[in-house]
Amino acid sequence: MQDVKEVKPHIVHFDKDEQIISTQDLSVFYGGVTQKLFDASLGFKKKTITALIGGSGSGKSTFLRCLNRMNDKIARIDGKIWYHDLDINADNINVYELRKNIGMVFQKPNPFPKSIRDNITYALVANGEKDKQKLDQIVEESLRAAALWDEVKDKLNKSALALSGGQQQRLCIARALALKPEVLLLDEPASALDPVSTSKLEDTLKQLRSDYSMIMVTHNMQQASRISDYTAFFHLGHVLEYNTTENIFTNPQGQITEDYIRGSFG
Ligand SMILES: Nc1ncnc2c1ncn2[C@@H]1O[C@H](COP(=O)(O)OP(=O)(O)OP(=O)(O)O)[C@@H](O)[C@H]1O
Repeated sequence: MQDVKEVKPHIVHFDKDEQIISTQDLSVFYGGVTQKLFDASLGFKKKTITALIGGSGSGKSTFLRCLNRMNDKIARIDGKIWYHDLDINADNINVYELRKNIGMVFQKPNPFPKSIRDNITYALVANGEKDKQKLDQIVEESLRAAALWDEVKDKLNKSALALSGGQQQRLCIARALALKPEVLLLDEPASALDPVSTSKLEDTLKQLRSDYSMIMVTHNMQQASRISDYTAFFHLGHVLEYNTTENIFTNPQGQITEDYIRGSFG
């Protein structure tokens, strides 16, 4: 296979005001020295779903976690990340506030061992919100947006742990939405789910696209092609190709991308 350093990346670019997040020469060094992400410069378009694909260990999660400063304590980050005009790694950034705007949903559903309602209100209450009517409204709005309301509206005080895996994952999305984020980062959100739950989750994400910008790591290429608008292909810590999902899957520009899409490695 071609040496990755010799490959000329094919990267789509957007106008500045079309983007919600962008990275500029983003590199990540674990333990301060071992480089696992190399000069990634990508812009993410507002109100779209972008899929990050690539083989195991190619740097997708490493990249994603930088976007709301989840790598702060474990890696050295070089380069810039802009959220609108904000340099998110600047000294004066309040990481808690940043994560309200850029929420994250993980691979394994991780609801709190509390009621469904409390899962949604927990951060708001911790932040000082006491108005019960307002909290009730946010619970309903968030659960509706995550397409879970009809399934749980009669058992809001029951434990979230009694929900199915797929429902728990949609609850985690609702919990993130309650903080009114602009961006949702999703790290393989369906990998622990059965096909029916996966399909419901995908429908939910498609519905959210009109209001939120989503960046999603996925191993599942069918999933990327079903729901994402843009796709970035990672290989050995390098972003080799970034384009509309249709282009990546039907007309990949690079040989390594094509081999990956065709399933020759991964
Ligand atoms: N906390 C860490 N400390 C040291 N190395 C790490 C850490 N997290 C990830 N890595 C390494 O960085 C590289 C990229 O890992 P990353 O998890 O970003 O890849 P990925 O593309 O998301 O893989 P997968 O699809 O298997 O989750 C791998 O070699 C991995 O072992």
